[in-house]
Amino acid sequence: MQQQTAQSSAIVGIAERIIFHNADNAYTVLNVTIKDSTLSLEDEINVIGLMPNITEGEEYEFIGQLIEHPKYGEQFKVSTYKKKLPSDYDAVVKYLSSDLFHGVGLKTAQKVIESLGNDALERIYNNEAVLEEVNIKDTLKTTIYKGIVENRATQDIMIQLNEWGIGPEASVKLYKTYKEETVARIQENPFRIVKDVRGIGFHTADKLAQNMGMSYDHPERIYAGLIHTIDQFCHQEGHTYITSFEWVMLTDELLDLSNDESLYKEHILQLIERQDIFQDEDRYYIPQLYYAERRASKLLRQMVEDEQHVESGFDQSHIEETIGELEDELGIEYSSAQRDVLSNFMDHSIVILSGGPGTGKTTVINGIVNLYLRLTDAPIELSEYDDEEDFPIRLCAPTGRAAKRLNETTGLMASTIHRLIGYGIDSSETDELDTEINAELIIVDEMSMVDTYLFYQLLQCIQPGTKIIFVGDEDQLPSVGPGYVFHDLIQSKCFNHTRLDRVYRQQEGSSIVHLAHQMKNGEHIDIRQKYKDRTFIQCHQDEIADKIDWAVSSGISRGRDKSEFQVLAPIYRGSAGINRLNQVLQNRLNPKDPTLNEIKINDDLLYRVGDKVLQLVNRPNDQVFNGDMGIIQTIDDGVVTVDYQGNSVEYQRKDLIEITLAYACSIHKSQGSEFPIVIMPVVKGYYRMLQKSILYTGITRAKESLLLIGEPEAFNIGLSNNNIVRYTHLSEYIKEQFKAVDVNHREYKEQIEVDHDEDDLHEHQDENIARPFVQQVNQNEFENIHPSIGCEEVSPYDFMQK
Ligand SMILES: Nc1ncnc2c1ncn2[C@@H]1O[C@H](COP(=O)(O)OP(=O)(O)OP(=O)(O)O)[C@@H](O)[C@H]1O
Repeated sequence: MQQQTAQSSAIVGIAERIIFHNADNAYTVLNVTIKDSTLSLEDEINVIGLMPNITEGEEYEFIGQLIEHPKYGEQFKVSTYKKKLPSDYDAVVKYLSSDLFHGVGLKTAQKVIESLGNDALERIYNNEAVLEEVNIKDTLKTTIYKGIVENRATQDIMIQLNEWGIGPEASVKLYKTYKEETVARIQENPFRIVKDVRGIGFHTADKLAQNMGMSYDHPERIYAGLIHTIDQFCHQEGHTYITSFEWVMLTDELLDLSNDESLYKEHILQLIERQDIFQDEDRYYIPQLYYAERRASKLLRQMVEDEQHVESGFDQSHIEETIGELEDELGIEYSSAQRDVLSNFMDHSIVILSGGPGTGKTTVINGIVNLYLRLTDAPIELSEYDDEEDFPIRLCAPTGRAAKRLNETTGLMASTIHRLIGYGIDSSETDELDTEINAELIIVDEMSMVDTYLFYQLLQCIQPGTKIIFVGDEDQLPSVGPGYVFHDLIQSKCFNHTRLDRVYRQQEGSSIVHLAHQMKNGEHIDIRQKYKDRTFIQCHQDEIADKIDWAVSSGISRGRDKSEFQVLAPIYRGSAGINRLNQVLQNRLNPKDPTLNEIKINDDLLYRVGDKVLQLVNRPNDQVFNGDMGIIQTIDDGVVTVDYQGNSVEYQRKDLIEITLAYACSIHKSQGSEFPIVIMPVVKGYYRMLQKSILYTGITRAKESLLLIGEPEAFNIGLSNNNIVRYTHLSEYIKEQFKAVDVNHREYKEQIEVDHDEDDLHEHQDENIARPFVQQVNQNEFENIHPSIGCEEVSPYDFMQK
């Protein structure tokens, strides 16, 4: 029997019955009759663990530990295992007549053992020719020999990977990818697994390489380190390229080599030669990002060149007259900047509209749609079109929630960009798409969330002559994926851009919108000031979870619905992190109930029917996208069904990594969404995530009420941290392209329309003096507030009474 480590034990036994086997991750529960063991055990035991290739009836040696499961009692948890070739009559017959040997039945198996003896399998494995002694068909002889050899090979591969320090989960992935060539392929270059096998990263490959005895400065290790560094830099930090200085420095930190710059530079040159990396001056790109930036800028130029062909042909006075009719009908008077967008968009193929919350972006989108339909004499009502596709305008946004919100605020059909561009289940963000968007005008909202990949894919699908309007808030967080697209489009100054500065929602009494604009403008803010729609409760980081629990429960006891709350935080870990807050909120908002089915994921996470969950990746075929929120409808036999506003989506157990609890979610994931009540903890423990754009994005998600909890100093630290550093070159590439365009676009450099019309400003300021938009609450009313649990008299929810 194999030698064991101090903690491990061994069992030799027959795999009697596979009780459970998950084909995706190889998790198996196996009933074993024990033949020999280093432990004193009964005759049989259940063996559990990752076992990809168990055959009932075969004999195995299992190495692992005895554990006590709270429900199932004594079990043996496997760390490695090895098949023993059976060597007694019954076992050999059972083995040969198993599914492993197609076409071999009981009779053939018996013939084999009767001719070759109990050690038949070992003899066949060592010498195929011994099968000549058996009177069976040649095809069966081949099946038997191949079966024995392949089975042994699989087992040898798993043993080898285990010896190289690869855990069972990664071993299964590797085996599934390379099959019988696993060992040979890894020996050639252990770092290839990073590229070939999804879910295996540089660090696993590096460990493998070290255990195989590969030298620290082996070229393959350096290539892999360089690729890993640039990949992380772009896909984790959001840049589209890296400079040589940073690339060398970060790779050296990773590989822990001699800091020998020339060594890295040599390898970088090779990577460029192999076209694994593209270089443009001191910018180093992964090819897909290079193409995306360069080609996107070319496509933009083509659209502008096409502009001559799409000249509106409408008389300006007719446009102005129609805007006037619209104003009368809608009972609105557009500001001069809003009016400028409406008057001019017909003359441009690309228009940018930016502005903070409540500045009238949606109002202008509505105006554009109405005006376009009127000017082109197209029916206004969707019902008047034979097919929805015939509607000449498409509204879209980067997430499902943002699209839904756009649909709600405009009353018009809106979809995700993914859907519009025909991004399917097999698509990847770097695919070239050939969808043709059949539209005359496309309006993209929440542009700040669009990354370089998606932007390029969208542009690929736009047909000549189509106008596009990009709408967004440039002060929000940049996209999660690489790039700073909206910012770069504006920076390039090559497009007609209007920035709306006048805040209309202030007049509706929102101190949240006021706070957002104070932040935008860099004004002094005393965040502890209390207003009827927002307040700040001071507490220490370790009290955050309890305070939020208390705040939500007192809100509910005052008549607010649990669906109205959204907790937003910037990080997952720690006492004030999203994971901890979700546990507390799940207990509060959807507590354990024997009538509700549950599914346990790990010691810290379970899902229950009724839980609010968040989708973490795009799942286009089910029309569910990263950032969508839904409610668990059913949990049956490991299958979880989530309702996304009427769209039911099923998740098998293995797919549950795609969702997470959503009572608390990250500020990044909340982009494009709004919630009636936002509770946002702000503590110094959030460290580098205390950034102005993160705080700004968080607070602007609150529609009615905002409760900030934590340390006021942390908020101030965030305000002063206003450095969004994204290495991107899109704006420069656009400028290069536009230098060649012989149209008068460069005048946009001077033509940024900012609604700083002097009259407007004074009028607006006067309004504020006469009727302060924020109703300041008498501070004395709050002096008694002590934000502790169980405080019955006063509650932070005084500030959110309807
Ligand atoms: N010219 C205007 N005159 C009067 N009210 C206006 C005008 N423009 C916008 N508003 C009003 O201001 C409020 C905010 O406008 P809107 O929703 O269009 O802004 P927004 O920029 O889309 O806001 P957010 O980004 O927060 O969704 C709305 O109630 C809208 O009716």
